[in-house]
Parts: sequence; C-alpha cells; structure tokens
Amino acid sequence: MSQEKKHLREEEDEPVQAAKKVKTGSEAPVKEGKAKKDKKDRKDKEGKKKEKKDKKRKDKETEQTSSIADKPPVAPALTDSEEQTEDAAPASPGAKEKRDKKEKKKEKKDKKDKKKSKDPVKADAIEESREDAAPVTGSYTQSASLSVVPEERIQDFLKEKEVTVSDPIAQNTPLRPVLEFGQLPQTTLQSKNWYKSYTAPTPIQAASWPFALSGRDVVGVAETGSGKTMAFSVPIVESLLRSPKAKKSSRDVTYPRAVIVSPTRELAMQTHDAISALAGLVGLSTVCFYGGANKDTQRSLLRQKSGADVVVATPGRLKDFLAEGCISLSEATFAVLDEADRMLDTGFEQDIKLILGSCKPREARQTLMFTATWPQEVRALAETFMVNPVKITIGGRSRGGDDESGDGARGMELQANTRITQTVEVLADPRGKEARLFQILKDWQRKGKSDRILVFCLYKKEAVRVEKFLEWKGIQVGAIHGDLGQEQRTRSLEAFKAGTVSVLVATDVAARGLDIPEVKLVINVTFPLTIADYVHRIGRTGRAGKTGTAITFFTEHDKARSGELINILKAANQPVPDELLKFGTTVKKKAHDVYGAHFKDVDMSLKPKKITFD
Ligand SMILES: Nc1ncnc2c1ncn2[C@@H]1O[C@H](COP(=O)(O)OP(=O)(O)OP(=O)(O)O)[C@@H](O)[C@H]1O
Repeated sequence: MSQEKKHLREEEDEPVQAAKKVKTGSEAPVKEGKAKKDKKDRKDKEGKKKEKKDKKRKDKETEQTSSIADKPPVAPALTDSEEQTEDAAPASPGAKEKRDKKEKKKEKKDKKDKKKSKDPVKADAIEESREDAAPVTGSYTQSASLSVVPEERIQDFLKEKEVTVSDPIAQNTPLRPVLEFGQLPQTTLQSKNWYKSYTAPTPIQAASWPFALSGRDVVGVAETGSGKTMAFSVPIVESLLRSPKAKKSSRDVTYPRAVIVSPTRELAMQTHDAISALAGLVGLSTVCFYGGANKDTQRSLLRQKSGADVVVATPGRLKDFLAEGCISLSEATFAVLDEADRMLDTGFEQDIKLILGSCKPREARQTLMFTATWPQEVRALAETFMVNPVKITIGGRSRGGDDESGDGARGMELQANTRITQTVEVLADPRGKEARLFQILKDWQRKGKSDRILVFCLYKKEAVRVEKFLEWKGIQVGAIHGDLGQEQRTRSLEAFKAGTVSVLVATDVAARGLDIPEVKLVINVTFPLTIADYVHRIGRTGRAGKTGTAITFFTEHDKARSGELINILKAANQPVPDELLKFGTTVKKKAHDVYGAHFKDVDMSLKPKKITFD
C-alpha cells in the first residue's frame, strides 16, 4: 500500500476520545414483544394449517375412494403463493367430482407446461428454485403475479435497464427480475408494506432479490445511489425470519446470525438505520458498532443486545470485539460486504479474511457483496469467500473504463452515474484552487441558497485549510475528516443533512455510501487517489433517480489519472476539455503488489492447451 493510501486508511479507523451514543437500546423490549407476537402468529398459522391438513386426511379416509396413486401431485415447499399450496390439495366431496376435478387440473397443468416451454425464463426460474432448494438456505418461489408477466416485458426491462446476469451454475436463462414490489413472495415482511414510500424496485433490487432470496451468493454492481442497501437488507431479513434463532445465547457473548461490514463509521450507522427499520417491523433486532466510539459503551450495548440478529460494524472494532470474545460470528449464516471493493483492497484484506473466517464456512453461509465499482484487482479474492456467486451488473453497455486495451471489458465495472453533469476544470496553477472554489460557491449559493454542496479534499490538513479559508470568507461550513472526534464528525454530518450548514468539506471518509438528500453539487478540490474514488465521490449527488452536478479541479499533479478520467467522462457522455486531453489518454496498468507493472492478470483456473507440432 502506498504511503498516501495508508494515510487514508488510518483516517478511517482512527480512534477518538468522544463517544457517540448508539441508538437501538431502548427498542429492545418492544422488539422482543413483537418477536413473541410474530412467533405466536406463526404458531397459530401452523396450527390452522395442521387442522386443515388433518381434516383433509380424515375426509380422504372416510371416502375410501381414491388410491394412493390418485393423489394430486405434491407441490414443492413454497414460501409465497397460498394459491399454489391450495392447488396442491383440493377438497374432495365425492369420487366423481374428484375425478372431474383431477381431469380439469391435468388439463390446466398441460396448458401450463406448454406455456412454460414457450417461456424459457419462467420455466428455468421455477426449475432453478426447486433444484437449488437442497444446497442453499433460501427457498424462493417465483410468485404467480411475476409468472404471468409476458416474457417480452421481462426482456424489455432487462434491456432497458442494462441488466447483465452471469451465473456460473445456471446453464440457461436467469431468474426473472421482480418488476413490482407486489411480485415478491408474500411473507411476513411483505405484509408490513415496508416499501410504501417507493414506487418500484430499482434495477439492482429487481434483478438481485430473486437470487439472494434463493440463498445464492451474489455480487451486485450498480451505480451510486441506486438502492443497494435495500438490495441486501431485504434478503437478510427474509432469510433470518425463515431460519431459527441462534441456539447459543448468553449475556456475555452476542451470536448474530448476519453481519454487515462497512468501510466507514458513518456508513455503518446509516446502513444500520436502514436495516433496523426493516428488521424492527418483524421483531428482529440489530446492533451497530464502529471505531472512534467508546468501547465500554459499545460493550454494554452489546450486552443489552445479546440476542441481536444482525450486526453492522466497521472491521477494526468488529475484530477487536471478536478478539475480546464479547461477540462470536460462529452462528453467522449471512455476511455482507458493503462497498465490497474497498473492503477487499489491501488495507482491509486481512481484517476481512479474519471476519469472514469467523463466520460459518462459505458453503454454510450466504455471502453478498455490493458496490458501484468492481475493479479487476479484487475479483479473484472475492471469489475465495463465495460459492458460485451470481454476478449482477446494472449498466455497462456504454461503459468505457479503466481498461488499457480500451475494449471496455474491465471498465464494465467503473461507470459514473449518468444523471450527474460532470465538469472538469483544468487549473494551470494549483494555488488558484481556493479562489476558484470560493467563486463557484458564491455563484451557486446566489442561485439556490439551500442546496447542499459537498467539497472533497484529499488530505486532512488540506480539508482543515479549506474549511478555515471558507469560514474566513464568511461561508457557513462544516467538516468531516479523520482529525475530528467522532462526536464532531457526527454533528457536522447531522447539521449538513438537516440543512443548517449547506457546505461540508470532507476527505474520502465521506466518499462512499453516504446518502444525504439534496446534495446538488460535489466539488473535487483535489483529485482522489483512484478513479473508483472519483466515481464514489461524485455519486454523493444524483441519488435515487435525481440529477446532480460535479465540478472537478484537475492539475498537472493529477495527470497520471487523466486517461481514466477521460474514459469515465466519455462513457457518461460528458464533455472532455481539450486541456485534459493534453495530459494524455493512456490508462496505466495497475502495478501488482509483488510483481510490479510486469504482472499480468491471468485466469489461473484455465487448463493448459495441448499444442501438437507435426
Ligand atoms: N426502490 C426504491 N425506489 C426509490 N428510492 C429508493 C429505492 N430503494 C432505495 N431507495 C432510496 O435511494 C437512496 C439511495 O439508496 P442507497 O443508499 O441504498 O444507494 P447505494 O446504491 O447503496 O449507493 P452507494 O453506491 O453510493 O452506496 C436512498 O435514499 C434510498 O432510500
């Protein structure tokens, strides 16, 4: 790792004195109550089902008309469609009536089969979920409402949203995307209408849910602000609802069943807010901990939450608590790496190995990785933590990228959100940055006073200097970087979110994942270290379907990144200034840690070709 990179990592995990109170403690009794109620509901439901079954069996016994061979085909275990379950066991008032019914059913089945063979996606989807039932934990069955969607509409959706699914084990067409929330299997969570503030699933949610709900490992790559948090949160909650509570449970050790790892404290808190809202609806409990907060406070929170089902954490603090023994991941059947490429890069690699190594083995757990950027460098490592992952990419046909050859293949995984207007200003003299920044802010604030503006710097010291400069110029400004205590960081972020401060100066601790509504403009005062960081930084605007603007200062010092930046701009149909082109369009191949620039990334799983010389 370069010195500069190390510097940034330290910023993310740096301990500070101030403690942030983690919420959720007070919710425990309510959630416990809910859990009991849900359990009771489930029991009642099961009881009723059993009664119904018994009645049917008695009916059959009294009739004594039908042989065992006459039994209707038994449907596979279903999680959603009541109608299908009922189809499987029709009532039988008399033998003739029953035969008639059976014939009708056969006709219906034949028709269905015919339709299936015409409609490969649907057929495969249903086949797949049945075939997968044994090796995986999930049991997803495509809902009837999704099955009736014409294949043409499915194909149009996949094409329009540029959905690419690559599944190493499915030979044929992938599971159908869920186009509407109502097409998800009917479950306890679904019945809570958790999605009521949204109109439809985003493409990454639509395409990844069926696989994740089937219990498959998933790599999901989709633009910034496209709803990836819910893409992994919904399957976690559904899966935990289906599986039994952790057997081990004690006051001193927490045994979560799902763990979500986030690269920064603020992102961990944000993800925790999102999943705890969902989990709370169905009586599951969650806990969040991260570096920079008081360890004693977090330990006692863990004790209060000793039955927590889901843990959201930053790697450093999680590792500490694992070493102390106050948390154990031995029951964790679900692991999520949010911002997966960051979690797998050199700075976090060892921590992630340890954390995932503490969960159930990869064959016995479900592993999900989500990100907006998926560089080649981390893909092989990612595979070692997963079993036959399905890879779902949204967008990409127009992607340029970080590809030396320019064929776009590697660049497929690096695309800026196309709703962001990107402007690059090449500055001849880096000393002119602050004056230009002030001018832009003034102009912007004149137009729309309440717009949130995020200003990115590369170094902590630079952020302090820019913050002071803007304050001196009379601009109300907040800051978030590693030299600030956690309490101060949280305060700045809250003030920015609330709009009491409309300009936030940040380092890359705020580059990934943060979802702040109404950020209209991102300004990069100094170019980030990697092009992926650029994509994430500007992705703080233009979220959830909105538009945004990004202005980037580029100087002679950044010229090594010009080729990659040009590719990103071109792929998003953004103008490329002539001054930027002058720095060159070549994309330097990334150097390997050990083999340097001579390293060639080859697929080691390929078998050698036998060449015969005549
Ligand atoms: N189906 C949906 N429809 C509309 N908005 C949604 C939907 N799902 C999530 N959102 C909203 O979209 C916003 C961005 O979501 P999220 O933070 O999960 O994006 P992301 O893809 O993880 O972004 P990043 O790559 O920056 O981490 C959030 O405010 C979230 O509430």
